[in-house]
Amino acid sequence: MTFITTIKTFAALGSGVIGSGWVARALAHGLDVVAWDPAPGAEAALRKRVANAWPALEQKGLAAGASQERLRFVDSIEECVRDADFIQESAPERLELKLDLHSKISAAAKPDAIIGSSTSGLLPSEFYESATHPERCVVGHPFNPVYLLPLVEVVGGKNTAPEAVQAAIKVYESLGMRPLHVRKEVPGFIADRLLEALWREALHLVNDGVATTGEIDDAIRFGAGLRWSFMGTFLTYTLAGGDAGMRHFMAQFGPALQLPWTYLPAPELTAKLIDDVVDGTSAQLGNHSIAALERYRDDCLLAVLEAVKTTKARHGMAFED
Ligand SMILES: NC(=O)C1=CN([C@@H]2O[C@H](COP(=O)(O)OP(=O)(O)OC[C@H]3O[C@@H](n4cnc5c(N)ncnc54)[C@H](O)[C@@H]3O)[C@@H](O)[C@H]2O)C=CC1
Ligand SMILES: C[N+](C)(C)CC(=O)CC(=O)[O-]
Repeated sequence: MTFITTIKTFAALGSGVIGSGWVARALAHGLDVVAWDPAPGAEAALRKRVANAWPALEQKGLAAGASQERLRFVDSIEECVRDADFIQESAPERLELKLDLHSKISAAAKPDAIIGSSTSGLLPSEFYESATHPERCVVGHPFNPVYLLPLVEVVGGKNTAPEAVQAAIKVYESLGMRPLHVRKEVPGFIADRLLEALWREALHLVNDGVATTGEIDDAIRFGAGLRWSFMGTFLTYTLAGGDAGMRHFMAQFGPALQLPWTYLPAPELTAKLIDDVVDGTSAQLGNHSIAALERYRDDCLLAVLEAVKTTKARHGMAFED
């Protein structure tokens, strides 16, 4: 089975936070992009988001021919996907909606064009159930902001051909990403399963009055958050075991896993908890607009990415290592 891996035209269905991030990334890589989104005013909102991302993409470096003008917004699913070499769906996270959308997308797309879904955790075997040529359908789960963060989790469903997973990986690499093949189809995949555990505990801490949202964010950004950009939890904890490494770390800190430090069930989202979280994050936002904070985030990310890249090079490593 062969699938298209050299792409010229990228189709984006759904152009909210994530869809617009894909559009910006694809445009910055010099592709033609066709987008569709059923919401009124979606085209203007998409162009505004892409324009807000563009300074960061210029700083990172645009591919030859890259231009925001190569974005065409169309009126139908069929027109969006008909001539596309690669298709990325970023519609709302609802199983029924994705099922219906993918039956239409796949019926109109070229049979050898890979279809990726940005879903955060729905199962591809379920929402590609009525797809035409389901063997080319995968999950390509990105991270916000999609135009800067390299990680994309690639997950196949029960009908996905192994060659399609490899083809999707090739395409995502051509877009400057770092694909991670998730070996088993599980809800939440790898990264969101980890992020969800952190999020759940953070909500418990607010609910129990232990900390404000700002204090919890401080606990992340001045500590583990700094080291996570270049070293994951397993290697970090190996170093925390000293010269004796992970075996000593397990002996010393393993027993704490049995202590009731964490809660498995999520807290009930009461009106008070929602208010506390919204009020806390409003205080953190202060007078800054979301767009201004997005530019601040992008600037910080570019600096971190560059620092990690040059430091790894000094240690004989490639960025992808
Ligand atoms: N926001 C995030 O942090 C992340 C979200 N995702 C995933 O990306 C997908 C999209 O999420 P967001 O961009 O955050 O949502 P969003 O709400 O920002 O955007 C969704 C867009 O889909 C459009 N839409 C509504 N019905 C549609 C339909 N039938 N077909 C196509 N588009 C339709 C909406 O008009 C909206 O513009 C979801 O599957 C989500 O799980 C993945 C990674 C991170
Ligand atoms: C909150 N979320 C589950 C939609 C987050 C993601 O899927 C990835 C991210 O960007 O954190």
